[in-house]
Amino acid sequence: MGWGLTDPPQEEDGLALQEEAVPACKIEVPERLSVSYEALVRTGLSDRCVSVPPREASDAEILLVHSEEYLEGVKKTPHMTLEDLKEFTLQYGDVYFHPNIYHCAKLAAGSALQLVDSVMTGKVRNGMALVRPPGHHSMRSAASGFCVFNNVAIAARYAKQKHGAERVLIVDWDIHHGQGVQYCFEDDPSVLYFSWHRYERQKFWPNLRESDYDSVGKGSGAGFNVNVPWNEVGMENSDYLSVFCHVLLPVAYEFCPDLVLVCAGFDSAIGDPEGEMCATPDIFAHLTHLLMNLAGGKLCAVLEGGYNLTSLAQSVCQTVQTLLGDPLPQLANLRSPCESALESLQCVRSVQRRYWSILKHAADSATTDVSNKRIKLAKAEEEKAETAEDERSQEEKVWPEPAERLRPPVCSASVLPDDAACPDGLKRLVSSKDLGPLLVSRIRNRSMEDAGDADGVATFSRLYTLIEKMRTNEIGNGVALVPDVAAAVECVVQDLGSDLVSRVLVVCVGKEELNYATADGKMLVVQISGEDKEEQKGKYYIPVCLKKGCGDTVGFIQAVFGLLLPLGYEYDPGLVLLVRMPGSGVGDCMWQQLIGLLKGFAKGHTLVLMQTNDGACMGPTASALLGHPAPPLQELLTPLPDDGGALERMRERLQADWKMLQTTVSSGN
Ligand SMILES: NCCCNCCCCCC(O)(O)C(F)(F)F
Ligand SMILES: [Zn+2]
Repeated sequence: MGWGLTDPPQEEDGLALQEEAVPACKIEVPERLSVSYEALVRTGLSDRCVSVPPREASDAEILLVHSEEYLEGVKKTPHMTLEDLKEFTLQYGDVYFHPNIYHCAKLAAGSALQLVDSVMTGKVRNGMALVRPPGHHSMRSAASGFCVFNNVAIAARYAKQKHGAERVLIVDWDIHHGQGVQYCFEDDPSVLYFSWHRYERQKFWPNLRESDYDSVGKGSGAGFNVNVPWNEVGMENSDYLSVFCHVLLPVAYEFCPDLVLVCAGFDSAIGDPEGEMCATPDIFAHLTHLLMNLAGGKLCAVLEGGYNLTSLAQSVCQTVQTLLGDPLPQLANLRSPCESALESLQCVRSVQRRYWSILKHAADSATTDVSNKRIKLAKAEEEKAETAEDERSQEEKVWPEPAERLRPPVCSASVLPDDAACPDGLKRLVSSKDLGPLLVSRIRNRSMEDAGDADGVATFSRLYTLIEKMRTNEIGNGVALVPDVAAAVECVVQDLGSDLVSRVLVVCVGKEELNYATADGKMLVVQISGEDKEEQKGKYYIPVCLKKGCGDTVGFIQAVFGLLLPLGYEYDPGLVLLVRMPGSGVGDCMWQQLIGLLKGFAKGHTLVLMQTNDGACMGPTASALLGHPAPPLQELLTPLPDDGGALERMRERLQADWKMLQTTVSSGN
């Protein structure tokens, strides 16, 4: 983690600023950095990071985004009288100039560049820059919303110019629209800007018409600007995850960036006076995780907003802890995205589908009637909202402290036949728990002869031990090479898994008759294969058919983000069983991406089952289990005509049972 701390203004700067003389900002205060950094120290996270020294951005670097006249103007502020300072400030909106802010603004931008250097040269895998002042509102020739220089926009141009990055993804999860970033790159197809923001139909600051979902970029940049407006406050974890799964991630994977920059503003967290949202700090662990398999893991998070010092510090820690590869917190009781979020989701997908083949089959909603209906509803609720408004502003938000995320003593374990080599980094499991006679007899009774014989029982008892050690968090994840995968799956879910974990998510890649699917919900089976299953067996067995087979990366990614991840978040399993059927045809990169993404569930407790003769992909499997970022999926750059239509139809059919699959407002109301 690279952090650039800017030194606070000193009295001897020649001006003892009297409060009454010059208005000071009440929310963008120095404590934002000190509480964040102190939390990283207190939790021991800062010791696990490489600290990157801050530096001032040079004029040339600032001029990558800003005009000469603007820079010359800001350069004069340290020597201005109070009067001139106030004059200078008045020409912009919501900015506060202190004699020392020019120095601080250069440090903020320079720190972001230091982090980009460290990540692009491979000195560190990823990192976070804790900087002030923020940047995403500042424009080519104007300061705005506490921002002086656009730290992230400068970092994007710098990464392209100095490090040859061809495509840069900017994800802005701050609760305000980074209009400065949008203006900077709106006609540039090499920088994809994604932002969600509190909008309330243009009633929320910065009150811009161009912050709405239909601003998709201009000219050759059309499609490379994605705005998700939140037209109501109170958005929760489910709303944020739905937008990531159904909009950002599919588009980001198709874009295939060389670098991911995050405008990491935490005013989108619960308790923030600006955002008034209800997403909990642990959501940032998942948002960060979901971006970490892009660009080969090269991710730079740069602090923007965040004004509740408690949720800010917790959110910063959640983000950094994920960057360090620690297990993810379980997101409890996700619920359906709210109607307003679904309307935004539907509108964004309906305009972006023209530019992204991965969204080609999204509903082309007649956005007018959708929004008209919602506006009527919104007007009806307006009065009620007035009273709620002042009640709400009184009530103090409370939320639970994020749960500890303990690294297990053993990251990855393996259960292998004696003659198979154990990949580096994996701990071979040899000791096996003596299974009770009942279990042994059940295993012996397995129809497959090899499951019944001595080493079959030995294998299964090691599997049992592995699952048990995951449950107690002694082991993070594991891989087992077994003579017969189908028998092993049946054994794990019927005998071993059932009394160890309450819900098992079985992700099966490739064709195989998994002829069991408990209707009681103890197991959810999602099978991705090339086989066309005539019917779906109930809510807990979901066969996903890819007509061109599992080698079709576009189809696979659509299935992962459109179906598997939303289902997984809603099901919230205690264990993930990832089964690679022989002859599945899934590519190694896709397989590693899948393992990386599935770590978001069950605190990373994934058990991979593969057939002994499929050991060729043990290397990529081990690498992904150990937390190494998956290589980029280059195939997405030239997508084949896909059959996403079938997936969309399946999703629409399933959304009655699974709320996280929704992407449109329910036609009912
Ligand atoms: N007169 C109406 C209120 C103006 N409110 C200004 C809010 C600025 C938000 C800044 C931020 O949080 O987006 C940043 F990340 F840049 F810091
Ligand atoms: Zn903000």
